[in-house]
Amino acid sequence: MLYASTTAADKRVALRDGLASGRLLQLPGAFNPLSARLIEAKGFDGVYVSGAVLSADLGLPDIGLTTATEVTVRAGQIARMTGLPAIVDADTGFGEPMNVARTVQGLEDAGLAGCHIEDQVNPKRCGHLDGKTVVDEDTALKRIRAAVDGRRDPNFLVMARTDIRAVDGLAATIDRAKALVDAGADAIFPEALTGPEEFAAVRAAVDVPLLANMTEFGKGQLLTRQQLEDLGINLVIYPVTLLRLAMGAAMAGLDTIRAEGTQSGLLDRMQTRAELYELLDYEAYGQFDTDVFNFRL
Ligand SMILES: C[C@](O)(C(=O)O)[C@H](CC(=O)O)C(=O)O
Ligand SMILES: [Mg+2]
Repeated sequence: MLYASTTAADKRVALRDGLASGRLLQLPGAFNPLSARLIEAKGFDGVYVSGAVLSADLGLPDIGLTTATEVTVRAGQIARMTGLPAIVDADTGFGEPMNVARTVQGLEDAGLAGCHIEDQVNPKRCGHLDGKTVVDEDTALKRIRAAVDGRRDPNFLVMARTDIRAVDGLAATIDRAKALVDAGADAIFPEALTGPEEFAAVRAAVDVPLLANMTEFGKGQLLTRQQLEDLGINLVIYPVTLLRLAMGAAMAGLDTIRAEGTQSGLLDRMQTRAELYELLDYEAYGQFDTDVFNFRL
């Protein structure tokens, strides 16, 4: 009720334990705090907070327009409504290395279990679009060192994302991944790999947990849980999937209302009032204060 009862410290431990288990952890992207509760109810391992979704939610493209404050506040709203660990997309860390450290501290305070910081040049682009550029190795490593030095909870997961694949190829990805691990990254997110062979090559090169980004309509193949497990991947994100599904349903629903003049034909595709209230844990509020639980379905 109100917020998840699990503390941020416990969520971070749960994430660390999950990663140590060798199991593949599946993290769908929540588009709001309520959808994070749905992700938990459906039995997933964690929640991802996507920069692309956060921008799109504000009606903005994913080109580095959102600020550290906006991302921290929204990620905190999402993280505190679920007992699952939440990992947030911190883009380039929002500035110079000292800003990166401050971003990490803000995310710790907001209850996140971890974040990823990427090596794109500011202003960043979606990792699956052409025309992005990356910073030199020294700058990329400084960002990660700053993140690691800045965190106060050693269990807060600092993941390094590299976008270098689309710029300089697979060999450069492997070199950069190794250097990022040496700089203290707890996990690596190699962005926009093309398929299983490339994941296998990165897997062979580094010992830390690896993340696979199963975003739709991008540069990579959509691999199954089994395929990713067989490749030794530790984390998979479906960053924009729920937003795309919800917007797809909203587009179709609006067309139906326009065409038919009523939404009555859509009811079986909706979350019901009862299902919503269950997800909100409405009843628990009644146990807390009988005065607020006085409705009948
Ligand atoms: C993972 C990602 O960084 C995100 O913000 O969710 C995006 C996803 C997308 O735009 O499809 C990305 O750059 O891959
Ligand atoms: Mg992003």
